[in-house]
Amino acid sequence: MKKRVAIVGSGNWGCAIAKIVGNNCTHHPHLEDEVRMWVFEEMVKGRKLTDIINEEHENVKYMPGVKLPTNVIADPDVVSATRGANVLIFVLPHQFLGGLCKKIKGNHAQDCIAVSLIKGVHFDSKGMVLISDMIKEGLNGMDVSVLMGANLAKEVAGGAFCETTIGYNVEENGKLLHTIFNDPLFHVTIINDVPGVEICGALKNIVALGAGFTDGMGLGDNSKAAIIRIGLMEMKKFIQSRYPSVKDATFFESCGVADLIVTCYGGRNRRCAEAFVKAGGRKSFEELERELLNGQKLQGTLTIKEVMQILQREGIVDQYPLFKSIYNIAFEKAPVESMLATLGCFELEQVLMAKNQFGQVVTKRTVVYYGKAGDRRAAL
Ligand SMILES: NC(=O)C1=CN([C@@H]2O[C@H](COP(=O)(O)OP(=O)(O)OC[C@H]3O[C@@H](n4cnc5c(N)ncnc54)[C@H](O)[C@@H]3O)[C@@H](O)[C@H]2O)C=CC1
Ligand SMILES: O=C(CO)COP(=O)(O)O
Repeated sequence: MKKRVAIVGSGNWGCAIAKIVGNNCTHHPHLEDEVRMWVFEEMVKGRKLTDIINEEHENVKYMPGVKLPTNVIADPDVVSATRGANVLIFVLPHQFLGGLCKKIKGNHAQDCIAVSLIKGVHFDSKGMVLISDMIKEGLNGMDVSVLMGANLAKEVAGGAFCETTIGYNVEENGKLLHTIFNDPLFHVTIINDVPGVEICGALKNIVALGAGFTDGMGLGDNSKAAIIRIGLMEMKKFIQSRYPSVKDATFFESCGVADLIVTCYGGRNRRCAEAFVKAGGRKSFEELERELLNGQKLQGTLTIKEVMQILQREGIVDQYPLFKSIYNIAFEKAPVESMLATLGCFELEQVLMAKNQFGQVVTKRTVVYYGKAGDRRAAL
């Protein structure tokens, strides 16, 4: 029996991946040719987006200029798009996953598996929840793998070589997914580590905001590299303190350090964070997302809010100084220069408690300054 593949989502990354998956489905005999792609319907210049995609084989709004294979069929109804599917590919901004699983449940084939390409995290009253676990729970315990990597959608769609990582629970499913995604220009590695791969994909978007802040301040590549290094350490601490089974090796896969680097140099989160600084506090991230991304969605701003909720609830915010300062700059009006404290070369106000010769407790304040060298504001 041939496997039927369905794609849930059709944005910037959704379309890039539809191009690869659509081609592979016509080449592999164990895969059905037709790939249905669920499209959140909207009108573009007076026409339905699904009609445009099916007639012109191009998503003119989210991936203009890239032709999709003709066996990829846009469908505005998620129930018919996923009917009889053996493999479900979830690729949409995580805020829209919401009630989708309820609609899909029971509609797919019995042996159906899923893979999530969604970079984000969720939390509930008990703490952090993986998006892959939300999908699993929403679909009767279905096995859910993840695919994350250094994969700027436009470059993938343009056919530039890159690598990616699939994290699996069940090796056989990892191998099936390898045949669906791998191609000569899109090298897939499969590893048995769903949480490691998935959370790397989510957290690097936070660090990319920090990278954008350094760009906004005009600080140059050395400073950005420092933010990337500190960000990687905080990512690692966050992940391994929750999932001790995650090995250091995961961070050296495409989903780890490679995705972190590419997003900090070429991603949307970086771009909007740079614009945020250049707007000097006059524009929120929501406004910038609307202005700069034409309907595409930022994930880093949502993810840092979610991660901060988790850290606050656990009372460990101070163990993550970079994440904390990125959050404060993005949402609490902290000066962007305050992020430099995480580099260790600029001091924040520090009040030391000490006893004098009479045994009395006194406070001693250290030098306090923010900003670039030569811009010392207050020295006590
Ligand atoms: N774009 C990229 O370069 C990459 C993105 N990713 C990840 O893939 C996931 C999907 O990202 P993209 O495809 O880039 O999405 P996108 O940023 O292009 O988002 C737009 C998509 O959201 C849909 N949408 C808008 N309102 C909606 C609603 N109310 N309900 C449902 N859908 C709605 C639009 O129809 C469109 O398909 C994200 O988690 C992202 O982090 C991963 C690798 C690369
Ligand atoms: O995940 C990405 C590249 O792998 C894309 O990152 P942005 O969402 O910041 O564009």
